[in-house]
Amino acid sequence: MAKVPIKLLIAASGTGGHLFPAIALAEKLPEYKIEWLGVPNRLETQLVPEQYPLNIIAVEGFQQGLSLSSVRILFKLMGSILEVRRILKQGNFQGLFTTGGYIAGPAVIAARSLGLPVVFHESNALPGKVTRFFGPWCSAVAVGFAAASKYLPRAKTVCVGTPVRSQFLDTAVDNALDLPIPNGVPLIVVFGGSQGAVAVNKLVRQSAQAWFDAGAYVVHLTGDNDPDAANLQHPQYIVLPFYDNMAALLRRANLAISRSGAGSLTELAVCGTPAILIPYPFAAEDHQSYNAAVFTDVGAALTFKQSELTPEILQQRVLDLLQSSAELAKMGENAKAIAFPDSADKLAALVREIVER
Ligand SMILES: CC(=O)N[C@H]1[C@@H](OP(=O)(O)OP(=O)(O)OC[C@H]2O[C@@H](n3ccc(=O)[nH]c3=O)[C@H](O)[C@@H]2O)O[C@H](CO)[C@@H](O)[C@@H]1O
Repeated sequence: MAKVPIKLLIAASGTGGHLFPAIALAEKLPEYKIEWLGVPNRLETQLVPEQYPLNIIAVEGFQQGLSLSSVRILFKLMGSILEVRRILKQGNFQGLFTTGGYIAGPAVIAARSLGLPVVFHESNALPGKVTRFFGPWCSAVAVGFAAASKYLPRAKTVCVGTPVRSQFLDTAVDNALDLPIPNGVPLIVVFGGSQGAVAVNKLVRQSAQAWFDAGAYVVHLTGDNDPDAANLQHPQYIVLPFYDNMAALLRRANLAISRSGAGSLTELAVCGTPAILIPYPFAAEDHQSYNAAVFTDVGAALTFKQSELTPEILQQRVLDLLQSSAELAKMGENAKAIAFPDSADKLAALVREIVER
């Protein structure tokens, strides 16, 4: 008789940083029957592959302080928990995997209240509040950076790195770089997480002329919220709101200028791409600075606070780095040394161990 496949619900929602690791995990569990849990109008509606049916529920995050609106949110939260319990029960799911964020709260409560095993993946060096709160209730919390474990003293943590999309593990995809960049020219890639970073975009536009004069090309991924994205034009400048073939692009890049979201850093490490990091100053509890510190501490990147970074400083630091291929090579090696290219396999093994226990 054919074996009945194990059913796993994946609660991953909102940003590329939450979705890509979960998609990479799902790809490593081909024998499982996987469904997704998401919220309306977020990236999951575009990014989650069709083979994973998407269950949509309404969830909101808590604002600071208690107000009428937080009472309303509390009622909504209870509604979401009941909704996830119904999905888990009706679908006969055997376990839950989540990458955190708003959706994780109701998902973890619902699964644990039904006695189901839960694997949580936290990609940031400073775990989010949801992870710190719910981590101890989960069967295991897989962390992307070893530094995260010390903030989760009551949880069962395992360091597995953060899974990257399969394109990052397949060198044949270098052919996928479909941008007009001549061989041999220095290439700077600028990106600001999955949504783009308007403040970084502005700094880069103000600094780039000197890099063009030095012969460099710039690929600038601006996100689609930058009203000035079309303001700079130059033959050595390629501007796009979003680009899919990130593995090919980061492998070709001599230097990246980036926010320090966990997903971006993980990919920079896997590709061995040296970077200038500008943590997003408004990220929850400044967690991007903790991520960036992991890279600066091992000499894989230079980090600048956005509030202290002027176009002049950025322009000069990039020129200095472009002139020192030895320093760039060393930074790239240091980045590679902290990469976990087999993270998705390790996470899949952990999920199998826990769900099939
Ligand atoms: C603003 C904010 O709070 N962001 C958080 C969000 O990340 P957010 O999704 O913003 O950023 P991440 O760095 O984690 O991931 C960005 C992803 O988007 C991809 N990409 C980007 C641009 C592009 O053109 N094409 C493309 O594919 C990158 O390759 C990367 O895989 O969740 C992460 C994981 O919890 C956190 O570490 C980040 O701090």
